Amino acid sequence: MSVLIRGAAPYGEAPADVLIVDGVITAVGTEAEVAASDHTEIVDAAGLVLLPGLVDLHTHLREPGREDAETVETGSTAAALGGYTAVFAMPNTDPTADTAGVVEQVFRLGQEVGLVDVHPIGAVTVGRQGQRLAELGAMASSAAQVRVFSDDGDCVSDPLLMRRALEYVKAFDGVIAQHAQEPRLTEGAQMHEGVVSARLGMTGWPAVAEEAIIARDCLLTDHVGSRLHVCHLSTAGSVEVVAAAKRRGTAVTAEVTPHHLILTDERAVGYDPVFKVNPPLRTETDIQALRAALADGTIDIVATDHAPHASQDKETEWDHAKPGMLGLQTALSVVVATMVRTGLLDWRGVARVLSEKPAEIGGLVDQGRPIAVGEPANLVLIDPSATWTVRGAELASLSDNTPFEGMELPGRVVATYLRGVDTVALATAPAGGAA
Ligand SMILES: NC(=O)N[C@@H](CC(=O)O)C(=O)O
Ligand SMILES: [Zn+2]
Ligand SMILES: [Zn+2]
Repeated sequence: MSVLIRGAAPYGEAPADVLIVDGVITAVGTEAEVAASDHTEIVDAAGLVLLPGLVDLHTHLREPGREDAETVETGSTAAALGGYTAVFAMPNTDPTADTAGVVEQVFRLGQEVGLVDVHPIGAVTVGRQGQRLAELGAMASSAAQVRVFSDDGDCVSDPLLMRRALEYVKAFDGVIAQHAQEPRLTEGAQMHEGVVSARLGMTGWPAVAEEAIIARDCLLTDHVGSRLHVCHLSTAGSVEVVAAAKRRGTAVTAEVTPHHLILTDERAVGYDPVFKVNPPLRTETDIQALRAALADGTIDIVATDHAPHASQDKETEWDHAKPGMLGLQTALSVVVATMVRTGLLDWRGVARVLSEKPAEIGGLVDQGRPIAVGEPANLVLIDPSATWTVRGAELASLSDNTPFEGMELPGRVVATYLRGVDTVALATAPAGGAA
């Protein structure tokens, strides 16, 4: 099986043909055309940008337990359409992914669907209850080979448990991905604590509740010589804390979500719970700090925190609605709008924050690789000049809680290649078709 991608621009640079044979890049440049055979499928990609397939370090797939909100299959479809070739699935499922058995189940479901590599994240504590460490070692040595652990949805707030977890994962070069939220400072919190929450009379979620946990965890990470990843970093103050830790040499990495790069707490004014999320949407000052930090590398990656919710959990009054928003099919376009169109990142930078770095943090050796001979053909083909209008009902997710409804966004995914197979074509083929 061979595919010749003709005339695409790797990393948005000089156009070059790329030949894929049996899932591996076998030629790049002028030799690609020569090496193609009569049976090679030709893809005319003039004007398109070619990047390594995107890798999402923070996805909620909701299976097992909430298959009415998302399944591994529907989430994988959304991922493929969004340009992703690998996603890391958060463990806040029912049952919790806190044993080898559950992470293997999710891993196998991902393989059966086959649209994207699904790497389960293991819970740090049993049932994400924050009481006892889960069986991290068993999950690491399971078929799912878990390297990322998180109680996401909740913070590992007990400093002793956090210390033990950081120590434990050193044995297999794992990482703790922390949902940084001091619980006592956010009791009953509904939105960002600031002028808008004061105006609306809603209980605030102060920036310090995030920044204090990040500071503590960076110090703990230093103390035990381990590795920390900060989930959905959302404030200007958090950027300063991470920057200081990195200057000291702490092994900390951080992610920002697309929605925190573009939406502010002003969205809460209409009380539409589609804008309710954890951590909450912050201020314009925070947005500018997050963009600058992503551009200069203080923030390492963009991760979606794709959080589908069924309508009965989301379309209710604000206080009772679950926090979270869809992200997989809009992430690339939001990054193009906020980082590329603004001149803050070039396409090399996009490859770094959406593919190379997340693969590295998650310990993947076959994703986020260079577009070069001998590398696995995990790639995404993007039309940089196309725009599209977001319609929740048209997204592949089972839920439709997109905060970008009706928004026109730049950049469209044309094809996603998972080991040489176009998963966009597979995902959009009529049932019983190409698959
Ligand atoms: N981000 C959210 O608001 N919600 C996430 C949990 C989380 O990421 O903390 C979810 O699972 O719905
Ligand atoms: Zn979280
Ligand atoms: Zn999350």
